[in-house]
Amino acid sequence: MEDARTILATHNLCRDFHGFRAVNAVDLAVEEGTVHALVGPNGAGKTTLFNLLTGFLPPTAGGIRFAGTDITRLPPERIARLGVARSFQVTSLFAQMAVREHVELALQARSREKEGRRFWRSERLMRRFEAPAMDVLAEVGLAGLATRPAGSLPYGQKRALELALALALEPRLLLLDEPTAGMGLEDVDRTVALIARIRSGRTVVMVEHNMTVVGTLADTVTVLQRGEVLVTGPYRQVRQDPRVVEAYLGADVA
Ligand SMILES: Nc1ncnc2c1ncn2[C@@H]1O[C@H](COP(=O)(O)OP(=O)(O)OP(=O)(O)O)[C@@H](O)[C@H]1O
Repeated sequence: MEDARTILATHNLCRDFHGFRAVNAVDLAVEEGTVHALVGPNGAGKTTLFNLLTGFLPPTAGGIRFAGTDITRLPPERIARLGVARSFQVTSLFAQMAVREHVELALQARSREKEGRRFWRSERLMRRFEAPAMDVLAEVGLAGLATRPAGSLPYGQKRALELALALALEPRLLLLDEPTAGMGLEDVDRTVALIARIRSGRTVVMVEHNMTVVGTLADTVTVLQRGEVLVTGPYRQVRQDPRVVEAYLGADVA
């Protein structure tokens, strides 16, 4: 399954919670440059898998490789430094802080990692990140809102800012946790267009419940059920797979 284009791979990945196996023997191979969706009913283990991939949880068994490096038991910050960025489902913004300042701080953190801990936060320093921050904001369509307090943004734009913070880390692999959760149709469409744009030159793994979104964006879909991989393949193939229809898409298809 794994070949030279595989950027992220898990082998027999398992995670138990007090004897309950939430992720069970998962073999995942994510090809560089693709959008790979993780889907499955509630409790299938998607969030736990994300937490394992980003080092927020240690696995009970099995291994994870990213870009040729064994990241199985690395702490989250080491994994992030290798180029794995995660955009959170839970909002992580400071209400009073300006939109641009959020991105400047993310850029500063990134450059501190690259150049060593020589910096502290100062007016002069932050000006250095002003133009690059505006570039990132332009990428997610928020350039016009740069000076607004983050707390004043509508929900869809808050999510776009969270995405901008992940992009500021210059990730090779972007993990998106339910990018359209809680959005109305208009925001969903905007977010799909945004992800379609920012995926260029990047690899994306996303947990997503909205199958229209998955069908539009994903090259590959992995369906999880009770912690195990039920099936992996192109969306068209997966959605017609009788096991998937029965386990997950049944209600939608009917
Ligand atoms: N910290 C924990 N302690 C105990 N059980 C947990 C913990 N985290 C997850 N679980 C259990 O593991 C299983 C998988 O949960 P997980 O959140 O990964 O599923 P999910 O596919 O992300 O679901 P959803 O779509 O509802 O977010 C569930 O049965 C859940 O109750």
